Amino acid sequence: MGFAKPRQLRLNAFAMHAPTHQSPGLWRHPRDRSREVMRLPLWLELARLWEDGLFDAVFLADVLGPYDVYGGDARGAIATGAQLPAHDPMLLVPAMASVTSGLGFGVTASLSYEPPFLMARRFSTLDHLTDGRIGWNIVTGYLDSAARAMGRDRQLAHDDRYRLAEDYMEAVRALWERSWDDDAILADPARGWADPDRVRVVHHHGPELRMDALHLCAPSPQRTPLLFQAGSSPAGLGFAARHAECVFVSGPSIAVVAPRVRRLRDALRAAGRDPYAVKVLALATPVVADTDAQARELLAEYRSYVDPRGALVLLSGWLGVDFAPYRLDEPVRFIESDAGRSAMENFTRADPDRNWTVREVAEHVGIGGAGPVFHGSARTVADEMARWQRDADVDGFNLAYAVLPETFEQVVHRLVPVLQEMELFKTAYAPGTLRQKLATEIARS
Ligand SMILES: Cc1cc2nc3c(=O)[nH]c(=O)nc-3n(C[C@H](O)[C@H](O)[C@H](O)COP(=O)(O)O)c2cc1C
Repeated sequence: MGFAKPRQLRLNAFAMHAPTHQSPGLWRHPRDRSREVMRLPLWLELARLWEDGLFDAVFLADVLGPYDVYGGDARGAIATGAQLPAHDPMLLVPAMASVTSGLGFGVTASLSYEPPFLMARRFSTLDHLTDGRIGWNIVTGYLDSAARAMGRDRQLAHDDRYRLAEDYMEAVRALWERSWDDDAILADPARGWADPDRVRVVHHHGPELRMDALHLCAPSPQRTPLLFQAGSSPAGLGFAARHAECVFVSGPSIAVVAPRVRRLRDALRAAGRDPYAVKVLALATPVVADTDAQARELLAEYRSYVDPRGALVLLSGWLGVDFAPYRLDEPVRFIESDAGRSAMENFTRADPDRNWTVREVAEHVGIGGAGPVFHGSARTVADEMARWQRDADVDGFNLAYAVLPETFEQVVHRLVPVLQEMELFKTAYAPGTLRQKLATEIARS
């Protein structure tokens, strides 16, 4: 059976309710406005900017603990601001929704520490308040510091987290899809508010979770939020094949990312799903200027603000390995840990032709994290995106920033018009919910 691959790229803005997301130290750049993330005006401005650029969604990352793997405590994260402070991303959504109508919102929420009942209620509420533009990035976390904050000794083992996630999805889907019938609400003075025969308690008695609940929210435009997921390990892949509608992949090169995408599309086919109905978005950081030479200079300027200690703090948290005792010229070798498996593979065995030292990895992740930096004129960057689309078989990009909001201004004002000329990007939002928008290609008028 053949499935058609869409031509238009999908673009998400990748951000966090924190002064440092993926580019540690860049808050010190004179044009960076990350100090303003604690207040709403910057987020409203960003939401309008992303919508002007027809971004499909802003994807908000989240962690529930400090990065305290580096050096064995949180001092490095505190001193460098590496994803600390980290404020609740969900609370930004209604404000951004109120100044936009097409932009989607992918919000990260960990299922490890919260009953499915409460999670389902918050996402249903957000689906109503955004008119069906909410997505959930399903994560289980990778930091033991979060587990300790929740009263546990440590996080669940890697594959046990996915087992919990599987059970959890059954419970939240039961609430979203089965507790209320479409026509349950009458809002009729003669007949009453809702029909008791069309609303019910749903029962979930799974291996990990037990719930007997009537969903507290009325059916929302999407019911189930659009489901995002980001794991690439065997357990993560299986989970994605069963549940995800959008998958984030992250790796430094096509050589690393392409096999992961291939494995995911194969797993989707094996699960009986259209492999191209799931949007695969690769992490990337664009640096766009008038000419390739100017973009190179701009990138060098950005790099001069990278805080290497902040980069190693993030890396240690992602990989679950303390890089403090390493010499900078030491090679990075694969170590099994209970943090992200694919993050570790990125810089070790995923590309046998490339050996990374600790210094090289810190420099690489310092601008935008583990993904590539696409730098050049708008045309050069657009061509590079098209190459990734073709050779890594991705549907689009999750765009991290170096300088906020400068990176996104470069994308909206320079790159998007070129992508549109190349017929690689839509010229208007499709109607409907976030799920319907992502399923639609916009024909060029
Ligand atoms: C682009 C990207 C963004 C992610 N964002 C978050 C996040 O905000 N919070 C989180 O706890 N995990 C996040 N993760 C981690 C994943 O949820 C997952 O734990 C990780 O990719 C490891 O999964 P794996 O071991 O199955 O590969 C992200 C991963 C990727 C690739």
